[in-house]
This record gives sequence, structure tokens and C-alpha cells, in this order.
Amino acid sequence: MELKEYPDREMLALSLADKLASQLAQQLRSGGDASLCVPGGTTPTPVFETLSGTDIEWERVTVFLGDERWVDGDHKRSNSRLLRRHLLKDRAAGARYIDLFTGDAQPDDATADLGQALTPHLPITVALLGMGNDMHTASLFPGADGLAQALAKDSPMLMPIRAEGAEEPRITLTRSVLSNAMHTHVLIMGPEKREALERAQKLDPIEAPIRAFLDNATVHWAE
Ligand SMILES: O=C1O[C@H](COP(=O)(O)O)[C@@H](O)[C@H](O)[C@H]1O
Repeated sequence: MELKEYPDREMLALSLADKLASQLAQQLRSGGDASLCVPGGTTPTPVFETLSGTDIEWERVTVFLGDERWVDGDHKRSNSRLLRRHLLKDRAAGARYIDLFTGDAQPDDATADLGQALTPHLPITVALLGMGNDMHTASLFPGADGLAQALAKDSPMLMPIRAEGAEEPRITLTRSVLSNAMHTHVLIMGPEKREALERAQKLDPIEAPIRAFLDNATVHWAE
């Protein structure tokens, strides 16, 4: 794991957006299309704002979330809503977007079709992960139903998740897909998340799911 500390959140957003764009562009220059997997939540907004204006061939980039809350796309807790407002605009409006919220009654009904839609875009070129103070990443929450299966090296690509810490049912990409990304970045801000990261480094992924992705990740932190 590499830890990059920034003097402030603005510097972090500028530098990280530049890094993500350059890794996507490198993949595009090599002739293939690229895929970008991103987190929802509250932290990534400034990174998305900067990334959306970067000059890469977005038409050849497929964007999808690492997890989604099972709510309509215009719900205030929808991670897709965050992306539409802050990432899939400006130059990045040309990107292809795979929406994990299919409108099915339950996330359980959506995994097969979503698996088919995502498969052509694997391995993920660039995975940006977030982390909660409870050390969850994507919707891999400590104590969630099915967490051991989602963290298995041969996990199904996507799983429905129900967890105490989650306000609604979720769908999440799992370890097998996220840990195979060509480039992995973890974005955290503030002292509580820094402390949670330090705790996670000493724990097993079943207690601290972010731990499953740290070995090959660059962690970006600002106070
Ligand atoms: O619920 C979620 O939480 C994590 C962390 O979110 P944050 O608000 O603390 O930044 C996020 O990475 C995940 O995508 C989201 O669904």
C-alpha cells in the first residue's frame, strides 16, 4: 500500500483526478477501451468535479459504481444521482454509463443481467474506492449478510447486500472483480477515516472489508 498525504482537500482532488485521467488515457492509447469504477457516498464529489472536465476520449470509457443503494435514481441517497450531478457531465458526459440500479423490485433480481453488462468491461482499468468510518468499502459492510462469500477470492461478480449499517438494500461489486482492477485508488478524508485506515491495516477483511484491497492500492488522504 502506498499512502499519499495532501496539504488540503483541493490539492488532493486535483492531483487524484489527474492521476485517474492519465491511467485511463494510458489504457486508451494502448488501443483498448477503458473502464472506471467509482464510489458513491459524500467524499468523491470534488474529485468527480475535476475529473469531469479532463480531456480524455470519454466516449471510449465505461463508468460504473462499485455499489448502489436500492433506491430510485432521483432519490437523495442514490449514488447514481451523485454521479449524474458531478461526474457524468462536461467532457465526461460522453462516457458510457452502466447503472447498477435496474428498477427491479430487489437487487437480487438484477445481478445476472448486470453481470452480463459488466463482463465486457473487465478487468476494471481504474478502480476508485471509498471507505466508511466502519471500514466498509463499496457495500461490503462488516457484519453484512453474505460478507464472507462477497470477500471470497472466487466471489460472484455482484451480490445483493443487506447490513445493519446500511439504510436500504444494496448491490455491490465483490472482491473478485474489485481486486482485479489494473489500478486501485482509495479516497479518504478527515482524521476519523485516517484512524479507521490504520485500524483496518491490522485486521482481517471480514472485520475490515477495505483491508482486502489495500495491498495493491494507493490511498489518498487529506485532513
Ligand atoms: O454508503 C457508502 O459509503 C461509502 C463511504 O461513503 P462516504 O460518504 O463516507 O464517502 C462509499 O464509498 C460507498 O460507495 C457508499 O455507497
